[in-house]
Amino acid sequence: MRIDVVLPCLNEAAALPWVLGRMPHGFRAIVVDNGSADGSAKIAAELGATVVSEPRTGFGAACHAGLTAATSDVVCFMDADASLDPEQLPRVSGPVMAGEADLVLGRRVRAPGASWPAHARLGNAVLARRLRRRTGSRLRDLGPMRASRRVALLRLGIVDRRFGYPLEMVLRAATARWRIAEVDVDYLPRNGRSKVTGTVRGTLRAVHDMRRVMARQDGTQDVST
Ligand SMILES: Nc1nc2c(ncn2[C@@H]2O[C@H](COP(=O)(O)OP(=O)(O)O[C@H]3O[C@H](CO)[C@@H](O)[C@H](O)[C@@H]3O)[C@@H](O)[C@H]2O)c(=O)[nH]1
Repeated sequence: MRIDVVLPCLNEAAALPWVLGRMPHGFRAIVVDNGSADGSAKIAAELGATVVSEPRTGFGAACHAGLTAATSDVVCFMDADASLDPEQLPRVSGPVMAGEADLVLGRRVRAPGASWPAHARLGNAVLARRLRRRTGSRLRDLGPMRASRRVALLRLGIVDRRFGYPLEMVLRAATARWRIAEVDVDYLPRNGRSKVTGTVRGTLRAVHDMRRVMARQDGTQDVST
């Protein structure tokens, strides 16, 4: 059975050969590009990936376009920047395939030498703590590598199209009483600087996006347990 893997991609030409070359058997890469200037889309297509060109900008818009393009029962998401090893996808998708979890998040464990700026770690830790309080869960990471069922995800009705998309997914899943699990994944040294959290400004923008999602959730539904 095939599993589609959604990879939001913004100027990741340098990372794509490694990432796509390590896609395990049975996993199909769907690279969602919205305006890379470095030929990422062309390289991804040459490497055999399915390429989706999303006209709207934003990380969440790319995730949503990839989810819409996917056709498999179970769908994974991961960054395309070589900070995560696709060989770990079976570990993340396994509990969903086995019916043991509805959403699995890869908890990043920093590999030796991996660059994970302090401000990005701090931003992630603060958001994860708020997520724990909101959901009554033990989540330690926002899970850049994750897996769930496609139709169930579409039914969640995630509206954020910016960086709040992954957070909104978890909040809505918790509200719907999904079984959410975490598994460890290696966090690796990356190619170039992170687009989103590579700078303090980018991290603050991401945190702002996520707080906006939390506030919106507060206004519409109770996600605390
Ligand atoms: N298509 C598209 N892709 C994007 C965009 N912005 C970022 N990406 C892609 O999305 C992935 C993640 O972007 P990064 O720039 O590497 O994100 P990050 O700062 O490392 O943020 C990480 O931490 C978050 C939680 O703390 C995670 O939620 C996120 O997935 C990511 O791993 C990369 O593959 C990048 O190319 C965009 O606007 N459009």
